[in-house]
Amino acid sequence: MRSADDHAARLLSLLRPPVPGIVPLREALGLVLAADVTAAGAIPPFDNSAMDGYAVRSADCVGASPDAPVTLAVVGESAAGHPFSGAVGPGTAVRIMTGAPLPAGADSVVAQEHVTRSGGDVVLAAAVRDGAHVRRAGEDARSGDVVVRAGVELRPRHLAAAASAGVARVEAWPAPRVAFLVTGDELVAPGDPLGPGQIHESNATTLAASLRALGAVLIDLGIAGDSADAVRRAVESAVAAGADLVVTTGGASVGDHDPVKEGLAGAGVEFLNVAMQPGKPQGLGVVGGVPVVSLPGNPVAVAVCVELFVGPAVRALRGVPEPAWEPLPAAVGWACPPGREQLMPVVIEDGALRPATSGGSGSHLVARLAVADGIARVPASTEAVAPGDTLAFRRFTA
Ligand SMILES: Nc1nc2c(c(=O)[nH]1)N[C@H]1C(S)=C(S)[C@@H](COP(=O)(O)OP(=O)(O)OC[C@H]3O[C@@H](n4cnc5c(N)ncnc54)[C@H](O)[C@@H]3O)O[C@H]1N2
Ligand code: MOO
Repeated sequence: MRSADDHAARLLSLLRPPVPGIVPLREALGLVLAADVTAAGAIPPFDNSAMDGYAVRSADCVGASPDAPVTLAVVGESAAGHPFSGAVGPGTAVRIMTGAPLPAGADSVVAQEHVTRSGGDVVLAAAVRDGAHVRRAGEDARSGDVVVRAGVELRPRHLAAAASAGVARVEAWPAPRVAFLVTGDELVAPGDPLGPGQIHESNATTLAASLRALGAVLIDLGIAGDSADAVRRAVESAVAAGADLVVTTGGASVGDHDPVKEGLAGAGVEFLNVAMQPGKPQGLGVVGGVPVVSLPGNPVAVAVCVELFVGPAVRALRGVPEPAWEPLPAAVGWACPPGREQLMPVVIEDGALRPATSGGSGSHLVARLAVADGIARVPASTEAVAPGDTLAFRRFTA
């Protein structure tokens, strides 16, 4: 049997290397930056006022006090977007608003609540520090400075920094387009009544939500039923739609109705056992140039395979590094399947790991996934976990 790590590496090797594109800022949220964003100009672009008040020459105000106030003639106004075209000469001031350019000749701003107006004059009863309330050109960034580094996953604050740097478009890795298909005649949409032998479909919900959380663009191929033809047609439609990756669930093992295996085995997908529990029967290959990963139908297996295979593939396509697994002790002991790596949904309690399900890592115990914090990996060679054993743990990434 192939190890899970080997299987993951093979999937990564099948991905077509993504090509970065130029993206308008408003469409770049969540994408990973492929090239540094550099400031097209200084931020702020000019010296400007941090207060509503008066632009003055601090030298005019030396020694101003309540007993010896200084009176300056107000010679004009500078408002945001409407600079004063003249200069502040000795004995004068300019009315100024927050964000307005500091007029030539002035070096400081005094806030309006610290002065009194008297006709066309302004009266100061205190000295003004040279440079008071002035926001300097380039104090945030100078022209050419890197304001957002390549590799950053763009959040609103990064986009704000790029916009203020005068940058309208960024170079980013595109969001991968991932198609997903679930299979099985027994599946009924969540909320619909169940007939004999039917169950509520959950894998499409897992995949749609996981792919969205991972930053992919979704191509929903729906439910194929147990028809090999329908599976093949659905995958071909994903190829035609420009998918970067196709994920299927169910119908991948050795039963009499395994439509994914029947439909895709002759089309470029290899079906094999991976030494993991859950998630043993799997398919992996390329159809029409597009990598296809076929997961088993059991819902916990799908959630685990999202963490081990689908997540790493989407992250690789997006330019996102793979989060590390951390060593943590087991709080209790539990049994393990012989010869297969165990991927156990676990909760963290006081820094130690405890199975989220009381029935082991049964691949159908999907409801208990809701209480799990992440997955613990137990090596294939481990026969049973003992309390205190160190395991690799990672919180869910999707
Ligand atoms: N004789 C053997 N039988 C099985 C083996 C084996 O080695 N020999 N392996 C078992 C293992 S392990 C797994 S895992 C399953 C995988 O089988 P399939 O990939 O063919 O999956 P299905 O049979 O289609 O479904 C399995 C299970 O999951 C339910 N399911 C499927 N799709 C959904 C969905 N979208 N939402 C919710 N639940 C779903 C389905 O009803 C089945 O209960 O094979 C074992 N058998
Ligand atoms: O490998 Mo299967 O997912 O254990 O049930």
